[in-house]
Amino acid sequence: MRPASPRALAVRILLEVERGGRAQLLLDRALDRLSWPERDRAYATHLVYGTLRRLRLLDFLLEPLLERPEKLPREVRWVLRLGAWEWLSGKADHARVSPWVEEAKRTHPRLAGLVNAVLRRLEPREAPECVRLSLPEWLCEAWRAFFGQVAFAEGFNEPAPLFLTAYRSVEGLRPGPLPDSYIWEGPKTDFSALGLQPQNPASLFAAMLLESSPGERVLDLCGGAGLKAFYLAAKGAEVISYDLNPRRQQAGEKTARKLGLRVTYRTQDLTEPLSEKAKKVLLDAPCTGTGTFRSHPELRYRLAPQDPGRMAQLQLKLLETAARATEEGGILVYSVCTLTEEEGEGVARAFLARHSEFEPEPIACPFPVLRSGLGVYVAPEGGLDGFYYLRLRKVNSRT
Ligand SMILES: C[S@@+](CC[C@H](N)C(=O)[O-])C[C@H]1O[C@@H](n2cnc3c(N)ncnc32)[C@H](O)[C@@H]1O
Repeated sequence: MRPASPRALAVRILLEVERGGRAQLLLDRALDRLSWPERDRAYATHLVYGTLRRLRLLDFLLEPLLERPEKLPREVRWVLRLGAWEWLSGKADHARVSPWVEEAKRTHPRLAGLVNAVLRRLEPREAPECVRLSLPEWLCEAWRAFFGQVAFAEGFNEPAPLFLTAYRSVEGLRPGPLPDSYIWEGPKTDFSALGLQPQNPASLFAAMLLESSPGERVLDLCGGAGLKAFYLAAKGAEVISYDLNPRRQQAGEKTARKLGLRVTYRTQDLTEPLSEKAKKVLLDAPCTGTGTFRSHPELRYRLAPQDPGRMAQLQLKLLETAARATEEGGILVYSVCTLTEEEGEGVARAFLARHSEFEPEPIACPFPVLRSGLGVYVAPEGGLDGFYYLRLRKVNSRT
Protein backbone atom coordinates (compact mmCIF):
# COMPACT_ATOMS: atom_id res chain seq x y z
CA MET A 1 0.00 0.00 0.00
CA ARG A 2 1.28 3.47 -0.86
CA PRO A 3 1.95 5.58 2.25
CA ALA A 4 -0.35 8.59 2.46
CA SER A 5 2.30 11.01 3.72
CA PRO A 6 5.96 11.31 4.75
CA ARG A 7 4.84 10.65 8.35
CA ALA A 8 3.08 7.41 7.41
CA LEU A 9 6.12 6.34 5.36
CA ALA A 10 8.44 7.10 8.29
CA VAL A 11 6.38 4.93 10.66
CA ARG A 12 6.33 2.08 8.14
CA ILE A 13 10.07 2.22 7.56
CA LEU A 14 10.91 2.42 11.26
CA LEU A 15 8.76 -0.66 11.89
CA GLU A 16 10.71 -2.51 9.20
CA VAL A 17 14.02 -1.33 10.66
CA GLU A 18 12.88 -2.70 14.02
CA ARG A 19 12.34 -6.06 12.30
CA GLY A 20 15.94 -6.02 11.07
CA GLY A 21 15.75 -3.94 7.86
CA ARG A 22 18.25 -1.27 6.84
CA ALA A 23 16.94 2.28 6.91
CA GLN A 24 18.94 3.57 3.95
CA LEU A 25 17.92 0.73 1.66
CA LEU A 26 14.27 0.81 2.70
CA LEU A 27 13.96 4.57 2.38
CA ASP A 28 15.78 4.80 -0.96
CA ARG A 29 13.62 2.02 -2.40
CA ALA A 30 10.38 3.50 -1.12
CA LEU A 31 11.21 7.02 -2.37
CA ASP A 32 12.24 5.66 -5.79
CA ARG A 33 8.74 4.20 -6.19
CA LEU A 34 6.92 7.37 -5.07
CA SER A 35 6.77 10.42 -7.30
CA TRP A 36 6.75 12.79 -4.34
CA PRO A 37 7.98 16.38 -4.51
CA GLU A 38 11.47 17.00 -3.15
CA ARG A 39 10.06 18.65 -0.01
CA ASP A 40 8.16 15.48 1.02
CA ARG A 41 11.15 13.27 0.25
CA ALA A 42 13.39 15.45 2.39
CA TYR A 43 10.84 15.45 5.22
CA ALA A 44 10.53 11.64 5.25
CA THR A 45 14.34 11.39 5.26
CA HIS A 46 14.63 13.87 8.14
CA LEU A 47 12.07 11.90 10.16
CA VAL A 48 13.59 8.45 9.65
CA TYR A 49 17.26 9.38 10.05
CA GLY A 50 16.68 11.92 12.83
CA THR A 51 14.63 9.47 14.91
CA LEU A 52 17.14 6.64 14.52
CA ARG A 53 20.15 8.84 15.16
CA ARG A 54 18.64 10.13 18.43
CA LEU A 55 16.73 7.02 19.48
CA ARG A 56 18.34 6.51 22.87
CA LEU A 57 17.86 10.15 23.78
CA LEU A 58 14.24 10.15 22.56
CA ASP A 59 13.41 7.14 24.73
CA PHE A 60 15.10 8.88 27.66
CA LEU A 61 12.95 11.99 27.12
CA LEU A 62 9.76 9.94 26.82
CA GLU A 63 10.58 7.76 29.83
CA PRO A 64 9.07 9.96 32.61
CA LEU A 65 5.83 10.27 30.61
CA LEU A 66 5.18 6.58 29.93
CA GLU A 67 4.61 3.89 32.51
CA ARG A 68 5.32 0.77 30.45
CA PRO A 69 6.52 1.92 27.00
CA GLU A 70 7.41 -1.67 26.04
CA LYS A 71 3.70 -2.61 26.37
CA LEU A 72 2.59 -0.04 23.78
CA PRO A 73 1.80 -1.20 20.24
CA ARG A 74 4.93 -0.77 18.14
CA GLU A 75 3.28 1.73 15.74
CA VAL A 76 2.36 3.97 18.66
CA ARG A 77 5.84 3.78 20.12
CA TRP A 78 7.33 4.96 16.84
CA VAL A 79 4.73 7.71 16.54
CA LEU A 80 5.78 8.96 20.00
CA ARG A 81 9.47 8.81 19.14
CA LEU A 82 8.88 10.63 15.85
CA GLY A 83 6.84 13.28 17.64
CA ALA A 84 9.57 13.60 20.27
CA TRP A 85 12.18 13.98 17.52
CA GLU A 86 10.21 16.87 16.02
CA TRP A 87 9.95 18.43 19.47
CA LEU A 88 13.70 18.06 19.92
CA SER A 89 14.37 19.63 16.54
CA GLY A 90 12.34 22.67 17.57
CA LYS A 91 9.05 22.30 15.71
CA ALA A 92 6.22 24.33 17.25
CA ASP A 93 3.50 22.44 19.16
CA HIS A 94 0.63 23.42 16.83
CA ALA A 95 2.44 22.01 13.78
CA ARG A 96 3.82 19.01 15.61
CA VAL A 97 1.30 17.34 17.89
CA SER A 98 -1.95 16.94 15.94
CA PRO A 99 -0.37 15.34 12.81
CA TRP A 100 1.09 12.60 15.04
CA VAL A 101 -2.18 12.19 16.89
CA GLU A 102 -3.86 11.68 13.48
CA GLU A 103 -1.15 9.18 12.57
CA ALA A 104 -1.81 7.21 15.79
CA LYS A 105 -5.58 7.27 15.07
CA ARG A 106 -5.06 5.39 11.80
CA THR A 107 -3.94 2.22 13.59
CA HIS A 108 -4.81 2.70 17.30
CA PRO A 109 -7.57 5.31 17.70
CA ARG A 110 -7.99 4.46 21.40
CA LEU A 111 -4.40 5.60 22.07
CA ALA A 112 -4.72 8.96 20.29
CA GLY A 113 -5.41 10.71 23.62
CA LEU A 114 -2.25 9.27 25.16
CA VAL A 115 -0.16 10.39 22.16
CA ASN A 116 -1.63 13.88 22.42
CA ALA A 117 -0.95 14.12 26.18
CA VAL A 118 2.60 12.75 26.01
CA LEU A 119 3.71 14.91 23.09
CA ARG A 120 2.36 18.04 24.78
CA ARG A 121 4.09 17.27 28.08
CA LEU A 122 7.61 16.72 26.74
CA GLU A 123 10.19 18.70 28.68
CA PRO A 124 13.95 19.23 28.51
CA ARG A 125 15.84 16.67 30.61
CA GLU A 126 19.57 16.57 31.30
CA ALA A 127 20.88 13.35 29.74
CA PRO A 128 24.22 11.62 30.43
CA GLU A 129 26.62 12.07 27.50
CA CYS A 130 26.29 8.53 26.09
CA VAL A 131 22.49 8.87 26.12
CA ARG A 132 22.63 12.32 24.55
CA LEU A 133 24.82 10.92 21.78
CA SER A 134 22.49 7.89 21.47
CA LEU A 135 25.37 5.44 21.63
CA PRO A 136 25.27 2.02 23.22
CA GLU A 137 26.93 2.24 26.65
CA TRP A 138 29.70 -0.29 25.92
CA LEU A 139 30.84 1.50 22.74
CA CYS A 140 30.58 4.96 24.28
CA GLU A 141 32.75 3.85 27.22
CA ALA A 142 35.24 2.09 24.93
CA TRP A 143 35.60 5.23 22.79
CA ARG A 144 35.99 7.46 25.83
CA ALA A 145 38.77 5.22 27.14
CA PHE A 146 40.54 4.94 23.77
CA PHE A 147 40.19 8.47 22.38
CA GLY A 148 39.99 10.34 25.71
CA GLN A 149 36.62 11.82 24.66
CA VAL A 150 33.46 10.82 22.89
CA ALA A 151 32.08 14.23 21.89
CA PHE A 152 33.23 13.53 18.32
CA ALA A 153 30.28 11.08 18.01
CA GLU A 154 27.96 14.09 17.78
CA GLY A 155 29.15 14.21 14.16
CA PHE A 156 27.21 10.99 13.49
CA ASN A 157 23.95 12.68 14.40
CA GLU A 158 24.22 15.56 11.95
CA PRO A 159 22.93 15.30 8.38
CA ALA A 160 25.77 15.10 5.83
CA PRO A 161 26.15 16.53 2.34
CA LEU A 162 26.05 14.09 -0.56
CA PHE A 163 29.69 13.70 -1.60
CA LEU A 164 30.63 12.53 -5.08
CA THR A 165 33.83 11.59 -6.82
CA ALA A 166 33.92 13.09 -10.32
CA TYR A 167 35.34 11.12 -13.22
CA ARG A 168 34.38 13.77 -15.75
CA SER A 169 34.35 17.51 -15.40
CA VAL A 170 30.87 18.65 -14.41
CA GLU A 171 29.93 22.33 -14.30
CA GLY A 172 28.74 24.01 -11.12
CA LEU A 173 29.60 21.39 -8.49
CA ARG A 174 30.72 22.60 -5.07
CA PRO A 175 34.23 21.32 -4.28
CA GLY A 176 34.60 18.76 -1.47
CA PRO A 177 37.60 18.33 0.85
CA LEU A 178 39.76 16.41 -1.69
CA PRO A 179 40.65 16.89 -5.34
CA ASP A 180 38.03 15.07 -7.48
CA SER A 181 35.58 15.11 -4.55
CA TYR A 182 32.47 17.32 -4.82
CA ILE A 183 29.20 18.04 -3.06
CA TRP A 184 25.89 17.43 -4.83
CA GLU A 185 23.14 19.83 -3.90
CA GLY A 186 20.26 18.75 -6.15
CA PRO A 187 17.90 15.78 -6.09
CA LYS A 188 19.42 12.32 -6.57
CA THR A 189 19.87 11.30 -10.18
CA ASP A 190 21.62 8.72 -12.40
CA PHE A 191 25.08 9.80 -11.20
CA SER A 192 27.18 7.34 -13.20
CA ALA A 193 25.59 8.63 -16.45
CA LEU A 194 27.08 12.02 -15.49
CA GLY A 195 30.49 10.52 -14.71
CA LEU A 196 29.91 10.84 -10.96
CA GLN A 197 30.05 8.30 -8.15
CA PRO A 198 28.61 8.89 -4.67
CA GLN A 199 31.48 8.31 -2.26
CA ASN A 200 32.50 9.66 1.11
CA PRO A 201 35.86 11.53 0.92
CA ALA A 202 37.18 9.43 3.83
CA SER A 203 36.62 6.34 1.68
CA LEU A 204 38.20 7.96 -1.37
CA PHE A 205 41.30 8.87 0.62
CA ALA A 206 42.05 5.19 1.34
CA ALA A 207 42.54 4.69 -2.41
CA MET A 208 44.64 7.88 -2.68
CA LEU A 209 47.00 6.54 0.00
CA LEU A 210 48.30 3.93 -2.45
CA GLU A 211 49.81 6.72 -4.59
CA SER A 212 49.52 4.56 -7.67
CA SER A 213 51.14 5.64 -10.92
CA PRO A 214 49.71 5.36 -14.43
CA GLY A 215 50.19 1.83 -15.78
CA GLU A 216 50.98 0.37 -12.36
CA ARG A 217 49.24 -2.87 -11.35
CA VAL A 218 47.11 -2.55 -8.24
CA LEU A 219 45.27 -5.20 -6.25
CA ASP A 220 42.03 -3.92 -4.71
CA LEU A 221 41.20 -6.52 -2.04
CA CYS A 222 37.68 -6.71 -0.60
CA GLY A 223 36.87 -4.30 -3.39
CA GLY A 224 33.09 -4.83 -3.27
CA ALA A 225 31.55 -3.06 -6.25
CA GLY A 226 34.90 -1.35 -6.77
CA LEU A 227 34.34 2.21 -5.62
CA LYS A 228 38.01 2.63 -4.70
CA ALA A 229 39.02 0.69 -7.81
CA PHE A 230 37.23 3.29 -9.97
CA TYR A 231 39.42 6.06 -8.60
CA LEU A 232 42.61 4.03 -9.11
CA ALA A 233 41.57 3.07 -12.66
CA ALA A 234 40.76 6.71 -13.44
CA LYS A 235 44.33 7.61 -12.40
CA GLY A 236 45.61 5.12 -14.98
CA ALA A 237 46.35 2.08 -12.79
CA GLU A 238 45.66 -1.44 -14.00
CA VAL A 239 43.26 -2.53 -11.27
CA ILE A 240 42.29 -6.06 -10.31
CA SER A 241 39.48 -6.00 -7.78
CA TYR A 242 38.86 -9.07 -5.61
CA ASP A 243 35.80 -9.79 -3.49
CA LEU A 244 33.78 -12.70 -2.20
CA ASN A 245 30.48 -11.30 -3.40
CA PRO A 246 29.86 -11.70 -7.15
CA ARG A 247 26.61 -9.70 -7.04
CA ARG A 248 28.44 -6.62 -5.80
CA GLN A 249 31.06 -7.12 -8.46
CA GLN A 250 28.47 -7.43 -11.24
CA ALA A 251 26.92 -4.14 -10.11
CA GLY A 252 30.42 -2.65 -10.10
CA GLU A 253 31.16 -3.85 -13.63
CA LYS A 254 28.02 -2.11 -14.86
CA THR A 255 28.93 1.15 -13.13
CA ALA A 256 32.54 0.98 -14.36
CA ARG A 257 31.26 0.68 -17.95
CA LYS A 258 28.99 3.70 -17.49
CA LEU A 259 31.89 5.68 -16.04
CA GLY A 260 34.12 4.58 -18.94
CA LEU A 261 36.65 2.92 -16.59
CA ARG A 262 38.42 -0.44 -16.83
CA VAL A 263 38.53 -2.65 -13.76
CA THR A 264 39.11 -6.42 -13.79
CA TYR A 265 36.93 -8.24 -11.26
CA ARG A 266 37.88 -11.58 -9.74
CA THR A 267 35.74 -13.43 -7.21
CA GLN A 268 37.61 -15.13 -4.38
CA ASP A 269 37.50 -15.79 -0.65
CA LEU A 270 40.51 -13.78 0.50
CA THR A 271 41.09 -15.80 3.64
CA GLU A 272 42.75 -18.07 1.03
CA PRO A 273 46.05 -16.99 -0.56
CA LEU A 274 46.08 -15.17 -3.89
CA SER A 275 47.90 -16.45 -6.92
CA GLU A 276 49.27 -13.04 -7.91
CA LYS A 277 51.26 -10.18 -6.44
CA ALA A 278 51.58 -6.44 -7.00
CA LYS A 279 53.63 -3.45 -5.79
CA LYS A 280 50.46 -1.72 -4.59
CA VAL A 281 47.82 -3.54 -2.55
CA LEU A 282 44.74 -2.05 -0.92
CA LEU A 283 42.77 -4.02 1.67
CA ASP A 284 39.51 -2.25 2.50
CA ALA A 285 38.41 -4.88 4.95
CA PRO A 286 34.90 -5.78 6.15
CA CYS A 287 34.33 -4.24 9.58
CA THR A 288 31.76 -3.31 12.21
CA GLY A 289 31.11 -0.04 10.34
CA THR A 290 31.01 2.21 13.42
CA GLY A 291 32.38 5.03 11.25
CA THR A 292 29.22 4.93 9.14
CA PHE A 293 26.67 5.48 11.91
CA ARG A 294 25.52 8.65 10.18
CA SER A 295 24.28 6.92 7.03
CA HIS A 296 23.43 3.62 8.79
CA PRO A 297 21.94 4.97 12.03
CA GLU A 298 20.38 1.68 13.16
CA LEU A 299 23.74 -0.12 13.12
CA ARG A 300 24.80 1.21 16.53
CA TYR A 301 21.89 -0.56 18.24
CA ARG A 302 22.70 -3.87 16.57
CA LEU A 303 26.37 -4.25 17.39
CA ALA A 304 27.46 -6.35 20.36
CA PRO A 305 30.58 -5.69 22.48
CA GLN A 306 32.28 -8.82 21.12
CA ASP A 307 31.79 -7.81 17.43
CA PRO A 308 34.94 -5.66 17.02
CA GLY A 309 37.15 -8.47 18.42
CA ARG A 310 35.48 -11.04 16.17
CA MET A 311 35.90 -8.82 13.12
CA ALA A 312 39.56 -8.25 13.98
CA GLN A 313 40.17 -12.01 13.65
CA LEU A 314 38.84 -11.98 10.10
CA GLN A 315 40.69 -8.74 9.28
CA LEU A 316 43.98 -10.30 10.40
CA LYS A 317 43.43 -13.29 8.13
CA LEU A 318 42.67 -11.00 5.20
CA LEU A 319 45.74 -8.93 6.01
CA GLU A 320 47.88 -12.10 5.85
CA THR A 321 46.64 -12.66 2.29
CA ALA A 322 47.26 -9.03 1.41
CA ALA A 323 50.78 -9.15 2.91
CA ARG A 324 51.73 -12.19 0.84
CA ALA A 325 50.36 -10.51 -2.28
CA THR A 326 52.55 -7.40 -1.75
CA GLU A 327 55.85 -7.36 -3.67
CA GLU A 328 59.05 -6.40 -1.91
CA GLY A 329 59.41 -2.63 -1.72
CA GLY A 330 55.67 -2.33 -2.30
CA ILE A 331 52.93 -0.54 -0.37
CA LEU A 332 50.06 -2.17 1.48
CA VAL A 333 47.19 0.03 2.65
CA TYR A 334 44.76 -1.35 5.22
CA SER A 335 41.54 0.61 5.74
CA VAL A 336 38.31 0.10 7.66
CA CYS A 337 35.26 2.36 8.04
CA THR A 338 35.21 1.88 11.78
CA LEU A 339 36.72 3.54 14.83
CA THR A 340 37.22 0.65 17.23
CA GLU A 341 40.61 -0.02 18.79
CA GLU A 342 40.41 -3.74 17.98
CA GLU A 343 39.90 -3.30 14.22
CA GLY A 344 42.40 -0.46 13.84
CA GLU A 345 45.47 -0.27 16.05
CA GLY A 346 44.71 -3.72 17.48
CA VAL A 347 44.94 -5.35 14.05
CA ALA A 348 48.01 -3.23 13.20
CA ARG A 349 49.84 -4.27 16.39
CA ALA A 350 49.02 -7.98 16.01
CA PHE A 351 50.06 -7.91 12.34
CA LEU A 352 53.35 -6.06 12.91
CA ALA A 353 54.27 -8.37 15.79
CA ARG A 354 54.31 -11.21 13.25
CA HIS A 355 55.65 -9.32 10.22
CA SER A 356 58.92 -7.54 10.76
CA GLU A 357 59.22 -7.27 6.97
CA PHE A 358 56.56 -4.51 7.05
CA GLU A 359 57.13 -0.99 8.34
CA PRO A 360 54.39 1.57 9.00
CA GLU A 361 54.68 4.73 6.93
CA PRO A 362 53.50 8.21 7.98
CA ILE A 363 50.16 9.39 6.63
CA ALA A 364 49.55 13.07 5.83
CA CYS A 365 45.87 13.04 6.60
CA PRO A 366 43.88 15.99 5.19
CA PHE A 367 40.98 15.43 7.60
CA PRO A 368 40.41 16.07 11.32
CA VAL A 369 42.24 13.30 13.15
CA LEU A 370 40.97 11.57 16.31
CA ARG A 371 44.13 9.64 17.02
CA SER A 372 47.33 8.88 15.16
CA GLY A 373 50.63 7.14 15.72
CA LEU A 374 50.16 3.61 14.52
CA GLY A 375 47.85 4.50 11.62
CA VAL A 376 45.29 7.29 11.66
CA TYR A 377 41.70 7.51 12.91
CA VAL A 378 39.60 10.10 11.02
CA ALA A 379 36.98 12.04 13.03
CA PRO A 380 33.44 11.90 11.65
CA GLU A 381 33.22 15.68 11.24
CA GLY A 382 31.62 17.75 8.48
CA GLY A 383 29.94 14.73 6.92
CA LEU A 384 33.08 12.57 6.82
CA ASP A 385 32.75 8.93 7.73
CA GLY A 386 34.98 7.71 10.56
CA PHE A 387 37.87 5.69 9.11
CA TYR A 388 41.10 4.01 10.14
CA TYR A 389 44.06 3.88 7.72
CA LEU A 390 47.35 2.07 8.02
CA ARG A 391 50.01 2.41 5.32
CA LEU A 392 52.76 -0.22 5.32
CA ARG A 393 55.88 -0.73 3.22
CA LYS A 394 57.26 -4.19 2.63
CA VAL A 395 60.95 -3.70 3.23
CA ASN A 396 62.06 -7.28 2.60
CA SER A 397 60.32 -10.60 2.17
CA ARG A 398 61.36 -12.77 5.09
CA THR A 399 58.04 -14.64 4.98
C1 LIG B 1 34.18 -2.46 3.36
S1 LIG B 1 33.50 -3.47 2.15
C2 LIG B 1 34.40 -3.01 0.72
C3 LIG B 1 34.02 -1.72 0.08
C4 LIG B 1 34.78 -1.45 -1.19
N1 LIG B 1 36.20 -1.58 -1.05
C5 LIG B 1 34.44 -0.06 -1.70
O1 LIG B 1 35.27 0.84 -1.63
O2 LIG B 1 33.32 0.11 -2.16
C6 LIG B 1 34.17 -5.04 2.51
C7 LIG B 1 34.01 -6.09 1.44
O3 LIG B 1 34.66 -7.27 1.91
C8 LIG B 1 34.05 -8.36 1.27
N2 LIG B 1 34.45 -9.59 2.00
C9 LIG B 1 34.08 -9.98 3.24
N3 LIG B 1 34.70 -11.14 3.57
C10 LIG B 1 35.48 -11.47 2.52
C11 LIG B 1 36.36 -12.57 2.24
N4 LIG B 1 36.55 -13.55 3.13
N5 LIG B 1 36.99 -12.60 1.05
C12 LIG B 1 36.79 -11.61 0.15
N6 LIG B 1 35.99 -10.56 0.35
C13 LIG B 1 35.33 -10.49 1.51
C14 LIG B 1 32.57 -8.03 1.31
O4 LIG B 1 31.88 -8.72 0.31
C15 LIG B 1 32.61 -6.50 1.07
O5 LIG B 1 32.38 -6.20 -0.28
